Amino acid sequence: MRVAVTGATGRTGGEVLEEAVARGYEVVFATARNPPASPAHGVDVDASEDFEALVDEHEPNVVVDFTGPDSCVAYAEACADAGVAFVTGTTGLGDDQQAALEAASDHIPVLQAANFARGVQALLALVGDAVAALPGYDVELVEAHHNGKRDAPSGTAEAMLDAVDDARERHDVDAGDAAGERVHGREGESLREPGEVGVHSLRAGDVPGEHELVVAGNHEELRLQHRATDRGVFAAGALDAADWLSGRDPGFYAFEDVVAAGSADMVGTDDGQVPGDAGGEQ
Ligand SMILES: NC(=O)C1=CN([C@@H]2O[C@H](COP(=O)(O)OP(=O)(O)OC[C@H]3O[C@@H](n4cnc5c(N)ncnc54)[C@H](O)[C@@H]3O)[C@@H](O)[C@H]2O)C=CC1
Ligand SMILES: O=C(O)C1=N[C@H](C(=O)O)C[C@H](O)C1
Repeated sequence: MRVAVTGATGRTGGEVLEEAVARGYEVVFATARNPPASPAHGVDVDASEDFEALVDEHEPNVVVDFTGPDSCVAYAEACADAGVAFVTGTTGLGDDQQAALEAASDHIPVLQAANFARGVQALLALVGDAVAALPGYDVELVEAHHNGKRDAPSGTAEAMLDAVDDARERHDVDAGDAAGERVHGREGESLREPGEVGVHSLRAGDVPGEHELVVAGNHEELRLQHRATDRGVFAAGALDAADWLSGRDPGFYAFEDVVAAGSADMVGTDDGQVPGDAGGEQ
């Protein structure tokens, strides 16, 4: 697989680059806003403004993007022009940016995921089940990330909140008058309204990503928690997605599609095994 990596000097893009090299993928180029003078993981990193020219010159099968909302959309549009598949984990897109990303999928396969950890896919299903099974219980969400994260709440938290709303709607749950309302933090006089979902974002240190849904009532609490313990999990999932997406028809795809297609090798096991690919062509 001929892969290109954007945001290659970043916390996540750096892991993607390292993992792509470890898997033996052909990394045809990598970009960053402030490229380093020396190669990263043996790959030269180019300036991000050269993106279109690099795509034309190196003809990747797929671009893997972990940058920011503006660049994500610009890269998706350039990929649409060039006929190159696009995988993105970038979060914090506004409505117009999201629409532009989805429009690119008229021309190329685009796969977007707020979280490339497989455990989060399981978590999203469990969130829906819990909310449907426990009508009338209070629902709160807590997420924690490193101190360099720009968007809040996280993209994963947004997906969990959507799963709460979907489950309530699908199962006709009478959650209360404030159902659908999201309350971001609390301060002062702020009595909880039935149905609202409190959302709390912690930003500290180097936390790779933690999400917990608390469902409480009737003298009991159910807590559904996912913790990423290493950013390698995001890189592995994104590259599994790239492998799966490469060569597909234009369309808008989700990581759920990749997970449904097959299981992955485990990351970071005792024998030093690297993450496996999803079985596609390299
Ligand atoms: N979907 C998932 O599984 C995950 C998603 N993310 C998301 O990925 C994105 C990046 O996160 P981090 O790696 O922590 O960021 P970071 O700040 O560590 O790295 C960002 C990288 O993108 C480049 N970049 C930033 N703005 C740019 C721009 N305007 N144009 C071109 N290049 C630009 C930087 O040079 C750097 O290489 C965020 O939106 C974050 O939420 C992060 C981890 C997992
Ligand atoms: O910025 C991060 O680091 C992460 N962002 C994603 C999100 O916004 O949900 C996924 C993961 O939690 C790490």
